[in-house]
Amino acid sequence: MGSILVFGASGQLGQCLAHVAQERNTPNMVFLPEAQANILNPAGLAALFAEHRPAYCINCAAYTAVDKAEDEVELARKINRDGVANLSQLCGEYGTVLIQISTDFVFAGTGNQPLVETDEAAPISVYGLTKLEGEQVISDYTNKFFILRTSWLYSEYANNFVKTMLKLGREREELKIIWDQLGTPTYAIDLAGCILSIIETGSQEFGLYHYSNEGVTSWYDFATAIFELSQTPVRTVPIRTAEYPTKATRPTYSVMDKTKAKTQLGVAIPHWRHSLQVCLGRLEV
Ligand SMILES: NC(=O)C1=CN([C@@H]2O[C@H](COP(=O)(O)OP(=O)(O)OC[C@H]3O[C@@H](n4cnc5c(N)ncnc54)[C@H](OP(=O)(O)O)[C@@H]3O)[C@@H](O)[C@H]2O)C=CC1
Ligand SMILES: Cc1cn([C@H]2C[C@H](O)[C@@H](COP(=O)(O)OP(=O)(O)O[C@H]3O[C@@H](C)C(=O)[C@@H](O)[C@H]3O)O2)c(=O)[nH]c1=O
Repeated sequence: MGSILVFGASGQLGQCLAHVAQERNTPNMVFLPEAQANILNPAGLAALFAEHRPAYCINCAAYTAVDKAEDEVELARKINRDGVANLSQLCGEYGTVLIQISTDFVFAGTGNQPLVETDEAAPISVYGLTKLEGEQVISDYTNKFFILRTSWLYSEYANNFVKTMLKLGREREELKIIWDQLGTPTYAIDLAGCILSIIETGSQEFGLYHYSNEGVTSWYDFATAIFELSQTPVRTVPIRTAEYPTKATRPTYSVMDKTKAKTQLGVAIPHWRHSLQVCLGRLEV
């Protein structure tokens, strides 16, 4: 099999891919941190594609600072749209399959039913909008792509909600957490497993997919589970979004339906609480 280029390799998902690839002995993976492969540098990318002639390109690179994006619109758009266009163009030229990661934040989140891939995307934040633009630009260049929309990623790597809660839980007596935003956490190790399964099976079922863990929760209930399972004795207070002002508006309801991924890609998806337990075990808390 040809090589598999991973862009944004030093981010959370990039590190999870390295972990799972090592566990599974996946051959021919080339992990490219930003310092080695900036997705905004077309000449550098062209040289990498010419050297490796990759079978797959996994794009984990993104601008993910949701609040900061409101003030850095152009930078967020460059990375989340133009960077994806650069990779898509080369994938088209080399016949490389592109695996792009997107987000539940492409949805307005005003509904109350699990979202399917054909539901209307109507982002309410700069981050969500630029990620949607990144999704939309791909088909200008190639039809050999998988877009995996995921949500609330966490893991033992990089910064994420679980690690923030464990830190704050140790430092403070009480934490106020939003309970009126509903969604599903996703263990980035599970998502990495899904990505490698797509490659291992050589699936040709290209297109857009939703992938999170199973179940539904609020940030408050997620935090409560983190503290219960890690036996962190901190008091949690449920608050409404209005009581926790942030620069970016987040979807109120962004639970995604994973039926398409389960049936067309054949992936098994663990419940969020089960995966949280696995992650906390690896964090040794
Ligand atoms: N985190 C989450 O909760 C969720 C994430 N997603 C999506 O999942 C994907 C992975 O996210 P995650 O791993 O958590 O994000 P991270 O922010 O941990 O990783 C993103 C990586 O991209 C790198 N990067 C930024 N700009 C460039 C560039 N121009 N060229 C190359 N690399 C660049 C960053 O480097 P540096 O650190 O140096 O800036 C960072 O290492 C993203 O597409 C994200 O939108 C979807 C839903 C939820
Ligand atoms: C730290 C903290 C956060 N919160 C809330 C704020 C927010 O609504 C929610 C999560 O906060 P964070 O800033 O960790 O997460 P946020 O950056 O909003 O997470 C999002 O990131 C992007 C990249 C995505 O694609 C999304 O799927 C989603 O994971 O928890 C509290 O209520 N209390 C707290 O003490």
